[in-house]
Amino acid sequence: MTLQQPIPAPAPEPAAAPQAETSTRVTPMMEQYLEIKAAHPGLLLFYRMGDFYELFFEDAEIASKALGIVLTKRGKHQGADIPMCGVPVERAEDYLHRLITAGHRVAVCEQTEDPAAAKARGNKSVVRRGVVRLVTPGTLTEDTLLDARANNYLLAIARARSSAGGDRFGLAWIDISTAEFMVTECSGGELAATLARINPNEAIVTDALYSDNELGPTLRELPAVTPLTRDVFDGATAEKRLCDYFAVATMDGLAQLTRLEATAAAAAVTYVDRTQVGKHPPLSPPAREASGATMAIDPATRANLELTRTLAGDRRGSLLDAIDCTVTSAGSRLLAQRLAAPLTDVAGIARRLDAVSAFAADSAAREDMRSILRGAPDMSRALARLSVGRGGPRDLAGIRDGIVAADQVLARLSELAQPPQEITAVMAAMQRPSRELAAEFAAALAEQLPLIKRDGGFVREGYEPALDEARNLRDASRLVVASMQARYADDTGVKGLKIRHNNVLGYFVEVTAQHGDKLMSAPLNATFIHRQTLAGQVRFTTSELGEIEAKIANAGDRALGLELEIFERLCAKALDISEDLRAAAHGFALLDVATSLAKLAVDENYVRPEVDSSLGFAIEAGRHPVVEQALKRNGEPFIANACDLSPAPGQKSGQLWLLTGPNMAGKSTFLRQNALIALLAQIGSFVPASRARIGIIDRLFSRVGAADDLARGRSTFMVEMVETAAILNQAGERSLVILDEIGRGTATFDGLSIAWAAIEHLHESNRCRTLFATHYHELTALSAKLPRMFNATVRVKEWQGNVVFLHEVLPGSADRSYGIQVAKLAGLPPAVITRAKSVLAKLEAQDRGQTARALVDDLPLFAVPSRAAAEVAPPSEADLLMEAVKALHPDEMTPREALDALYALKAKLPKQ
Ligand SMILES: Nc1ncnc2c1ncn2[C@@H]1O[C@H](COP(=O)(O)OP(=O)(O)OP(=O)(O)O)[C@@H](O)[C@H]1O
Repeated sequence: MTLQQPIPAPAPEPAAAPQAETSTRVTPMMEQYLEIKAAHPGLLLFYRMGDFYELFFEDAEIASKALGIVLTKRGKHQGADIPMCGVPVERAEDYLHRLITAGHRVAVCEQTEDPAAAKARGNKSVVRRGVVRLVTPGTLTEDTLLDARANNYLLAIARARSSAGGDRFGLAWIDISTAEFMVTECSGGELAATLARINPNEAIVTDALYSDNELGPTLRELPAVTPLTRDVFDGATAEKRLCDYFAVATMDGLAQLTRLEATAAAAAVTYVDRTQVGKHPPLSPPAREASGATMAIDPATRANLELTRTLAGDRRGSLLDAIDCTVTSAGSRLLAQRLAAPLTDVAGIARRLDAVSAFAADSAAREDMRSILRGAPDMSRALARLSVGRGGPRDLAGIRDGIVAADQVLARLSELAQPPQEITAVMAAMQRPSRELAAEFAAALAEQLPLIKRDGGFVREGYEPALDEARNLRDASRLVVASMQARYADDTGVKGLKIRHNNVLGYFVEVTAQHGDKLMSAPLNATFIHRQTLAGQVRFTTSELGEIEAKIANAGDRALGLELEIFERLCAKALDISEDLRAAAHGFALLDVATSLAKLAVDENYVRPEVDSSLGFAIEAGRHPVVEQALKRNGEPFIANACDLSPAPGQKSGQLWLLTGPNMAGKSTFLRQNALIALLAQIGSFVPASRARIGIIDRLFSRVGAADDLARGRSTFMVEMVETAAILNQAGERSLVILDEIGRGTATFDGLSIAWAAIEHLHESNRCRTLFATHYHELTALSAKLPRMFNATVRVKEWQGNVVFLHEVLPGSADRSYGIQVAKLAGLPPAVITRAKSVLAKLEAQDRGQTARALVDDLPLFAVPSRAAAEVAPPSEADLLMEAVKALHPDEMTPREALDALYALKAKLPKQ
């Protein structure tokens, strides 16, 4: 990382560090340090001292522990030792990365004047310093600090309290490394799912929200949450702050935002401004994401279905890993974004599928496109680095190569006979960036480019005559030095005489110790001035060497200055057309996703799903995308299975399938594969099936697998019940629900009863498409009474006392679980198996199934209360008033809001 350096290479300050201090007096430097530190609470301060960033006091203790570096002492403050540690500037990037990953935020403080200038102000003056940047997890731009395959979002969360109950939230999220800027609004109930979808690396909230009891647990799920003062979230100044950021008089032309969205958006840009200290990274205008435009998937479901990470936390083994064949980082990021937010809009899904179809059908176009994309650089991140002054010559080359790739893409796409809409849009985007710019960059940049601009050497010879002249002068002078060495060797008769260079002495003449005296005595001492005697060598300078050195330095400085000017010029040109470049970059990502999904479809034999607005759900020969690939690697086949949850003829709502079957038969796999197929269809991907017809699913719920949430003080069973409660309370007719063995975490009869009641509720009240796997075979009896419930089972064969898994899902119900056979396979001692068999025989004699059948007949089934009926007696006026007063938060209200609330309360009083 090239941290912003107002002075190219600050020299170490002469009056070093907070010096030994015997009294309680504070040194000027410590005074400066403490002042800067106090202005940045909650951040570790990287305080620049020459070639190091130094940390003091508690910062030093935290950093030394987090980085595993030595903690030392430097001087005293108020009589006590000052703990100190330091990291070399050269390696700061690495250390920053580790601190950010460990959840810290860092303020980078640089010397903002030359130490010589400080000295000129007086011997005791301290070099001026200032914080040039705050490094926080959500505001990174450096390649090395970022994961190339994932977006890095900063999210601002604004809350509006409502006395009518039900808070609303405004969300704004920004990836400054790609300039994306999105906003949306959601209810309290939708917040967790929305946060899980956005998956921010850092969230900012008000202090009040940060310490809110209700929201605390949800916020703590996020990797980093930064509390900020209320003014950052001030709704009254939001519009003005946004206008200032985008340099417009009104936001109307850029985006139509609700007040709450604008509040969050303004908080986000204010924070970006603060962290970049004066730099103004360009952002796209905030794009509004309509609520309901994407499938809602709560965090538990995302985790359980292992969409982007497995339950163990690895990318490998997740759905994303199984379907990601992209060849660029931007493509990989877009695919992850799509997977996080499947669409609910039939036309939008069809447009994406059309693009995938085009490349699935044309393998030559697909492969050509992928090979062009492979060479295309990550333009949006290069652009972002250039915009905040952290770009290097290779970022300019990235822009140049991007435009060249855009031409190649265009040429190849125009060969397509009938490009679908998404591809014609990409072609239009590819035409936007200026070709002259690419030509100019090509002429300006050298073949081999250094990583950073600081030392020059990146401008091509012949591009700027003045630069060539300065470089020639510098190089010619270097030749003169070489010829001088030969001449001095002759003049002195010392054959081994060398002219060398180092940073302390500059150019010097060096001879071995045995010749030292000769050069120090007359007549040679008139020319050679002694500078240094080392163990084996003696070093001299000459006035001639001093002159030539000054010439070299001058020419070198001039060449470097010219190069840096050229860099700034080219950088400004790129930023002038940043919108066009970003559009083309997005085009690359779109193409990468479309071609990679096409490749996946062809390689893995996926089909195009039929997605419509019905409540249908019919999958023929469906497979699990991840398990199938895993089995394939071992040369084993995956057994495909059908699933049909579509409303039966004469029915309006979808079906509930109750799946029974032995352990290890494949029930969980079947449940998950159907959810994943629906999800893939709605991101616009082909699916692992021979045919799939899916009516849009607006919410996906799952309760599969069991895990303790000890951090939140919840047992396995409690987690299971919390997740089940969320489903029963929220699932609607358009939802897809998959439930795996609910009730198994408690005593048999409690579990069976809960599962029983949950099925009735899902069938009668939620009326959603549901897959329900269970070992309670008694539940199959319910199908006699529930018209939209269907029993299915996974087939096994018993052979010589052992069980053989066939993994085939068929209509019907399992008669037993074969648990003991599976336990035998797992290696339980034979004595235990024999004993278990005899206990089972006894228990079976009591026949729980009989009881269940009786229950179905005896219990009035439709005791399932409808939602309306379940509500208790209407609350009294006094209750309503009390509730309304409870919901008020005077500290978070403007005077105007407080007055409105007072009127609203008065209006609730009974009329006399
Ligand atoms: N359709 C299939 N084709 C081939 N192998 C399968 C199939 N379904 C499942 N399997 C294999 O069987 C294993 C067990 O599957 P799964 O975990 O779905 O069983 P289960 O019925 O849910 O078991 P339990 O009731 O013990 O939780 C899987 O890991 C997978 O390797």
